[in-house]
Amino acid sequence: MNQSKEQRILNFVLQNAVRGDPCSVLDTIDKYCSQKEWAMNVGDEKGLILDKTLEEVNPSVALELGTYCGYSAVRIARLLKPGARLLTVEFNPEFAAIAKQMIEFAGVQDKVKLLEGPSEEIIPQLKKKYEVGTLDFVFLDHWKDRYTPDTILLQECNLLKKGSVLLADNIIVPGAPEFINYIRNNPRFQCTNYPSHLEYMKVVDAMEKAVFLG
Ligand SMILES: Oc1cc(-c2ccc(F)cc2)cc2cccnc12
Ligand SMILES: [Mg+2]
Repeated sequence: MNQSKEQRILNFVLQNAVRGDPCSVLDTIDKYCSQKEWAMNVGDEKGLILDKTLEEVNPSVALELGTYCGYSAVRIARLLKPGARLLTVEFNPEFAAIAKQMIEFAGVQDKVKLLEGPSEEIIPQLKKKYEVGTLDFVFLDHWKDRYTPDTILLQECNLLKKGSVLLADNIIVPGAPEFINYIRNNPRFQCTNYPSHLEYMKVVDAMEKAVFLG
């Protein structure tokens, strides 16, 4: 059976990156996906916006919705302070299996907990099953029609506190117009737009930061 694109990306990392070196893993994925096969990693340009937001927030507990191959999980985990942790949710079992290996190769597995399943099922389990109090940072990078319902669910589950920061990818491409309408018209969030480009392309994209005001 021929390999998936995601398996090819992982193999390229296993053969070309430095084990235990997150930056090397990120650079190697970016090299493969810009030169050989496009893939929906957040990439290096929007990745810098993610980095800067993480450095501002310096989260103790972070949540990622949409792990894919683990690129942004590695990107986030490499910046976490000692004792801080990332919970990352992936619905697709093939992607989750790739991401697990990517995270372990990068050496950040002690900071990352990969949760396989639909976000709408996992979010209500975070407090009791995964011992989460509140979330300092949430990266939304899964299916765009889940951004709004999952943001509402995070609030309903009392997982956000005053100052919690949401960062959403793909505001323009593929686009999340319903989420933008929801979050920018919601007085409980303070929003900032960050224009950028679609990973590995000259196509315009953007990220949206939304700070929960409590
Ligand atoms: O960053 C992303 C990009 C795309 C995408 C797919 C096909 C295109 F032609 C353009 C963009 C999809 C995503 C789905 C989930 C999380 N991130 C995505
Ligand atoms: Mg994305």
